[in-house]
Amino acid sequence: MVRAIGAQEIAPTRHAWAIEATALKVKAGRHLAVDGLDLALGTGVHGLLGPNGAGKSTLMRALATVVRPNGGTLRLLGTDAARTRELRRTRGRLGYLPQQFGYYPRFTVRDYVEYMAWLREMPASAVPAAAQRAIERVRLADRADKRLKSLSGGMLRRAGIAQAIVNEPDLLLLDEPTVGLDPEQRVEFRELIRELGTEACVLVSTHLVEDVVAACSDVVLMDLGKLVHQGVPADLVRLGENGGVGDSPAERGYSYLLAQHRGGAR
Ligand SMILES: Nc1ncnc2c1ncn2[C@@H]1O[C@H](COP(=O)(O)OP(=O)(O)OP(=O)(O)O)[C@@H](O)[C@H]1O
Repeated sequence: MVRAIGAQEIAPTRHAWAIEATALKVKAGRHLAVDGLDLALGTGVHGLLGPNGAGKSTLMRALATVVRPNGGTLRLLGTDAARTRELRRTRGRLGYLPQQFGYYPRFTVRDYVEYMAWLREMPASAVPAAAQRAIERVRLADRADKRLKSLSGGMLRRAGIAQAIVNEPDLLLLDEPTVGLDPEQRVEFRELIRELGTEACVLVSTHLVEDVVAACSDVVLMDLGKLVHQGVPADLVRLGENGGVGDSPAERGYSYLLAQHRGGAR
């Protein structure tokens, strides 16, 4: 029997930008947490920095298609995020670790990762091997059959990262993934995202400027719902020579940029 090939199956998978936002507005409750953001990101590891309340998690939720934008345009992996018919395909190609992620405590790590693969509509025959590979990549193979409720905070976050990468996404969104990881695990995590960033667009929200300097090809700095700066980590180090507070040149560069932005915004 001859099977008809759908347009989606032959649609191009390469596009100029994985994320393309123009004048993007996103509400959190009644608050306009992302307020006219322009951003274009391609393959690589992008560190999303900003103080508490800058709008990072709200932006992540919109990029993960969990909330709809309230204004502007948003294209994800070459498709318009406002087009409901295309959302399903986009969702199958993205991975998302929310800041606070829900899980069934009685699930094992393997159950959880396989369940999330199933939710992303991966072919059933591919799920067990994909889950095993994701679990190995986050170094949880020895805990794969332990229940989530028995894991430490750092292990739980690694299980969260495993579910986010199980479908080998083209767009990977990680909201504060290093919270709870010990220094050794953070170094391993940086290696993992550098590897993932060679083929995918990885956006990592963090408060740790040092993580961004060590692992990211690009820095995106947000404040009050707006883009303050986009550049390479070396920019932060260089700008730190101008002043700012912090223990390292990059931290000083980060606080210098924020102070400049806030001074200009007044
Ligand atoms: N459900 C909500 N209702 C009203 N305001 C909200 C809601 N969720 C978030 N906000 C507000 O929106 C703004 C952006 O919040 P968001 O969580 O996106 O920031 P963030 O940069 O991720 O902060 P953090 O670094 O603390 O996680 C904040 O001022 C926050 O108080």
